[in-house]
Amino acid sequence: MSLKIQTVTSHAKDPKTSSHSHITGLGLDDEGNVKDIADGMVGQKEAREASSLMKELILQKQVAGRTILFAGPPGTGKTALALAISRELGPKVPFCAMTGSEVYSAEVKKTEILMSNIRRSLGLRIKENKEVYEGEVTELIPQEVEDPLNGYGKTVQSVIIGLKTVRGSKQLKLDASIYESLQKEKVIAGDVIYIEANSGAVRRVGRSDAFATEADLEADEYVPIPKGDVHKKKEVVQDLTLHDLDLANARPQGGQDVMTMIQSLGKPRKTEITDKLRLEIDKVVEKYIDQGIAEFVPGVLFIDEVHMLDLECFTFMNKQMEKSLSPIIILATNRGKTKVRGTDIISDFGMPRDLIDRLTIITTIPYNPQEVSEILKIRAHAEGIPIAADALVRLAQIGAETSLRYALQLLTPAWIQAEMNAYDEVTQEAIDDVHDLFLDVQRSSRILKDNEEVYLA
Ligand SMILES: Nc1ncnc2c1ncn2[C@@H]1O[C@H](COP(=O)(O)OP(=O)(O)OP(=O)(O)O)[C@@H](O)[C@H]1O
Repeated sequence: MSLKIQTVTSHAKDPKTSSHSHITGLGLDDEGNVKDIADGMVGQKEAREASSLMKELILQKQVAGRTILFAGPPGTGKTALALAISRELGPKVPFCAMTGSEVYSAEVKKTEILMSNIRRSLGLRIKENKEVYEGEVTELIPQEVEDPLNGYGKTVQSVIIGLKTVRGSKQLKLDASIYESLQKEKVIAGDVIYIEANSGAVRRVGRSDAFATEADLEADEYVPIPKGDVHKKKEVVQDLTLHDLDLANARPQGGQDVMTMIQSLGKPRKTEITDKLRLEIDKVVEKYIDQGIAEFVPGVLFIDEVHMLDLECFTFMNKQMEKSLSPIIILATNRGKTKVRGTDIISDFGMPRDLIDRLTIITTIPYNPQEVSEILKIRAHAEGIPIAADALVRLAQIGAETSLRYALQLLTPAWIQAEMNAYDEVTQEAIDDVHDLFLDVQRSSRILKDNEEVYLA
């Protein structure tokens, strides 16, 4: 089997970052020590130190197949730490985030959802020496002919393209399909492009810097005119995940005719990826790795609320961890002793004992009022909410009495309240107002308990 990799586009999942957008790393100094406050991270120093060590091991590829568990009370930064590790690893290391409850779907098997997320976390860097035509486009002329099937219309039969490098220039006559690719990439004269000779794939590199003096307000990337010949061998590096490869090779391979397009409209967007296909892809990938064409980049699969998984999922995960192509798995839970879902067994973190035995556990602890205040300040800044000093003190106090998450959630309503009262920053009164309007967990449970008789059981 030969893999289809030219046309692969990345399907990396966007981690849900909005409430963590202030976190840009673990907050380490140059020697790798944890700073008090840095990269949006506050306190929780031991867990950050442990995470920093894990990050190093991941970068040195010494923990493939290892599983880490962040355990701690709600709102103590477990998700934040996992995202900070991902930021430290950089965009080239795949990071896939999911929550335990995501596996329950009426359409797709639980293990299938886990499997596709595992494969989203397995990266592959493919280096290929490709034969390319590269240069600044000097001319682009489609050659049209009368279309025999359409009395009035014309179709593009081929395209003449002129490419120029520092060393020379060449005129090429290319197939009509390449004209489509050129149009898709919005290539015009003056752009620097390369065309892969085998696949005909076109990549626009940027605008030639010979045009950089144009009074052009558009943000465009200016690149130098390529050196060397127009026709040459070039090393092309592509970062993909195994899931990208699965998708690209599972898609129906039909043509562009109307029937295939209509059929594909009726099909579910999730094309079926069979175990057989994955096995075949793994075989080819392992061959590529042995031959040095590809480099395996184990990424991170983060499963939040892992106690939501059931015994079937845990058994599946246990099996996956032993495979040679396996990601680093980071789990997070805020549960203590509880039932393992799907059984009557009570166990730590709601996870089976044999899985707990394999884990490296990092615990997170609740924040002190000072730390709560710092986190609130950073969040207010990230959300662009101006807040008065005394209002911050009051909100931090509420956060310490209730929970950090509750205090964070009061920020936006308090800002709306302040704005409605024509203030240009969040005031202490606005904080008190919204604190009265919205209940925290303790107050809500108390009300439920006191009014038990009026609620339905
Ligand atoms: N040490 C920290 N520094 C900066 N921000 C933090 C820190 N810890 C938590 N936060 C922020 O506080 C909020 C709650 O934290 P987070 O969601 O990470 O908690 P959690 O432990 O995953 O909670 P849960 O168990 O309820 O899922 C997030 O917006 C997070 O970015």
